Amino acid sequence: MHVADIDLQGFLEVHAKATIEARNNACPALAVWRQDIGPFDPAGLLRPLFERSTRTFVWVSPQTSVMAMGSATDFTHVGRDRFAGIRRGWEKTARTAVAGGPGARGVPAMVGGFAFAPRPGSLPEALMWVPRVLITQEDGRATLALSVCVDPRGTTPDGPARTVADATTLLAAAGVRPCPSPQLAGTNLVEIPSASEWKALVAHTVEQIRRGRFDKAVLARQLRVSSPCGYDLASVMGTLLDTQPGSTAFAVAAYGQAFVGATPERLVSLRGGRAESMSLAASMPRGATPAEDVCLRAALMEDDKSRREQKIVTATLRRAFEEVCDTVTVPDEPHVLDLPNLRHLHSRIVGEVADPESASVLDLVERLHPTPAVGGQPRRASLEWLGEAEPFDRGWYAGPVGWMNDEQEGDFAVAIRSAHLDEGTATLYAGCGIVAGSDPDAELEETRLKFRPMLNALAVPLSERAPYRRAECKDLD
Ligand SMILES: C=C(O[C@@H]1C=C(C(=O)O)C=C[C@H]1O)C(=O)O
Repeated sequence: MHVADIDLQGFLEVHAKATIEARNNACPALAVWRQDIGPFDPAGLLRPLFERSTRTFVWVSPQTSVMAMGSATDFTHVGRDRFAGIRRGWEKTARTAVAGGPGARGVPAMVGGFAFAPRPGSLPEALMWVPRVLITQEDGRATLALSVCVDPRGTTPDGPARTVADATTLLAAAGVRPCPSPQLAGTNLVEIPSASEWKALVAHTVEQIRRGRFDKAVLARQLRVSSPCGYDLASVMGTLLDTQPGSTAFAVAAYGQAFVGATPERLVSLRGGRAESMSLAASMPRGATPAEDVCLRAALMEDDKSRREQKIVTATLRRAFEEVCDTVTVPDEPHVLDLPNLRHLHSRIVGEVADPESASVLDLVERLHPTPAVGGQPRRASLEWLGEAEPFDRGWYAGPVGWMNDEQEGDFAVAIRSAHLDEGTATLYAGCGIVAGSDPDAELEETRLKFRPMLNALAVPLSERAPYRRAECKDLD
């Protein structure tokens, strides 16, 4: 799950296929490997390029940058039909070329030029070539193409390993990462359920509440994002630490996958016989201006639906604490917990466990999970509904993540604002508590707001859409 290097293995496989092609046709065959790379500054590549190669090509237009090193195969042609001659040569080569890799198709492949007149000079009158290392950038997407020409006798002067080594040094010298933070267009983002399905599901859930099936259910959505090169866990976590102060950042990397996040929610801690949990529920965005922020804060505190939503969580936690604690302290009024991009109602729940000697934080975890902040109320009916309604398995999302010591004490967080990373796919999760009066449009916006910090950590470009606004605070200043 680290930043992958250039995929030599993939290139070698393509090379092996090209070798068979060359032997079968008794003529050279081109092996081409393409993969995406991080965005680059063409100016920064100039020096490493010219210092490392005597055959180079540079072409930087406002739309496209093409930077190339070495030649896998040259095309030259003498005489008046030089353009057609080069074209024939290229067509023949392209027919037997074997290309592979996850990089973009249709990127530049051959570079070069022609003399003014079809006459021999110090440079050939026609010279085009397929570079060994070709770096292009177009429409915000940067690609690396590596080419090797395979001889029918099976000898390859510039083999894949050398080409990969050259490209690696070149990119490193220019500070370009072989595997980028994802260069994503909107089409790479898939919401499950889709926006319209989600709104229908929220409405359907409100209907179940109206019929008395349960009082609250916390419905979740997925957002799947893909990156051709996987994710750099260190930078994902680094960004979460930077941008989500006050939350608990976590990463569980095992079995070739990772589950990461930054959650504001503590499930339970047990230290020195004192158990602590929090009732966290109801959401409101941060304001775009200080005045709007103050207004939204007050709107959250005064919102009847939000208060009901949070009360359900508080009451359940209090009951669970009372079963194992001598004293339980819960404030009369909730506080507002401000996060960088949204805020919630929050109450701290503290209890002194009745039997500290035999108490275990895992016993508390078992009693509390899932709280109505991520499941619902009543527990069984709401979880049954989630099982029917959510079109995916939650995996570790909203589960307990934490640690404990040899005295059975420890701390567990509720793993929300999280994502599961597997190879090149990140699956993000966001949930919303649905109660009587929940509005499908507002719940949709809320999930999108909750996805944002993780999208940002995954370096997915965020569209500059304004966060959702509450009507009562819209017209301030
Ligand atoms: C379920 C999530 O968050 C929970 C649900 C909230 C809500 O319904 O407003 C608020 C805070 C969290 O307890 C999530 O972020 O995925």
